[in-house]
Amino acid sequence: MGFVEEIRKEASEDRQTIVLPEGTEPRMIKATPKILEEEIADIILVGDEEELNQIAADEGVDISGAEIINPEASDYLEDFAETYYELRKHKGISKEDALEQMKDSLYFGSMLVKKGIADGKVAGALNTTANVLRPVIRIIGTSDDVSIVSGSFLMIVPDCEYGSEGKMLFADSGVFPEGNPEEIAELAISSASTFEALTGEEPIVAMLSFSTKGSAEHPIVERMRKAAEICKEKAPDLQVDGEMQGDAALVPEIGAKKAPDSDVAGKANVLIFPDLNAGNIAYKLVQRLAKADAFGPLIQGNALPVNDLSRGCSVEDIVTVSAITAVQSQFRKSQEG
Ligand SMILES: CC(C)(COP(=O)(O)OP(=O)(O)OC[C@H]1O[C@@H](n2cnc3c(N)ncnc32)[C@H](O)[C@@H]1OP(=O)(O)O)[C@@H](O)C(=O)NCCC(=O)NCCS
Ligand SMILES: CC(=O)OP(=O)(O)O
Repeated sequence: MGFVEEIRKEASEDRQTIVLPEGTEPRMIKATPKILEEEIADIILVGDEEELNQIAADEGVDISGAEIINPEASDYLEDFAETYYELRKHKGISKEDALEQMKDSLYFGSMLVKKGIADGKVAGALNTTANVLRPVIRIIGTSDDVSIVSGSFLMIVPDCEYGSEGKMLFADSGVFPEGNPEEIAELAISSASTFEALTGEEPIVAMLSFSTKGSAEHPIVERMRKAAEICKEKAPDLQVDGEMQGDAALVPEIGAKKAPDSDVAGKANVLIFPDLNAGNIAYKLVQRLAKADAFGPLIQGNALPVNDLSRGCSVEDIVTVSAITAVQSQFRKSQEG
């Protein structure tokens, strides 16, 4: 069984509720019956019921198994606005601002998760990552031990012997534009735990650069070297090393030549890029040139499961990212006991 089949099956073993706030997006409407038929999750669509049913009829799909909530007509609206006001009043917002903001489906969807009415949220087929992320940062926030929200892509590269038989995680490829060594170390630790939660495999983390173990010197090389050191201090049990180039990270013979003392070189399955330019460009090139599946941006560091999508995503991507979100929710609940 491949990763996609496995994660969908795992999701169906303990059914979670996923909210899709972009209810008017036809790809979300088409994904809904697939998610329900495969019993991956229960679905809440956000939007006006009549409008969504019309879109479903136009697309020839049946969404009657999903719950539809229209923020403007919802009994939750006032309570959500009150909670949002309490969360954001230090920023000077008024109660009226809070009420208006909660009518926005992305904010309403995040609040459904915060309140435990949904177990996770998937959005981004219609909205940019920045717009998906702001309500996550403002409403859901970070987990206790984490200060930054970051974004990774789970890459499934066909016919590939690198990483974990073609499975690898790229970060940050979606969210955090540029970090200092401490922040890069933190997002690397979050990435390792995302990889482990989704694949069940031991993460092996490489801090990528254009230099391998001092073969070049530059402040941006030094930043990744420092990030690796901090990561080793903060997570002594984690296999992490750097700085190293992409070939040294992935290819055993090249890793052995360029970084003979490294336990990570040639075996890495979690690749940490120096900044968001590098990470975003890399995932899109691998996705298109190697015909890889790219699932994400998977949002990490957040207190509750929410995931983003590329606006170029397919219906099948939405189904799989919903399954990933459901499995993350199961994992989080199992950690809490
Ligand atoms: C995530 C993102 C939207 C946040 O930007 P922003 O809303 O403009 O945030 P600001 O820098 O103005 O900071 C606003 C607040 O959010 C916090 N914040 C910003 N980014 C954060 C992050 N990644 N994690 C945690 N908190 C964050 C700031 O600390 C600040 O907190 P405060 O309100 O308590 O002072 C922004 O980093 C972004 O656009 N990232 C790139 C997304 C993107 O385009 N990706 C490419 C396609 S996938
Ligand atoms: C993750 C990403 O790059 O998203 P988009 O393609 O929507 O910009």
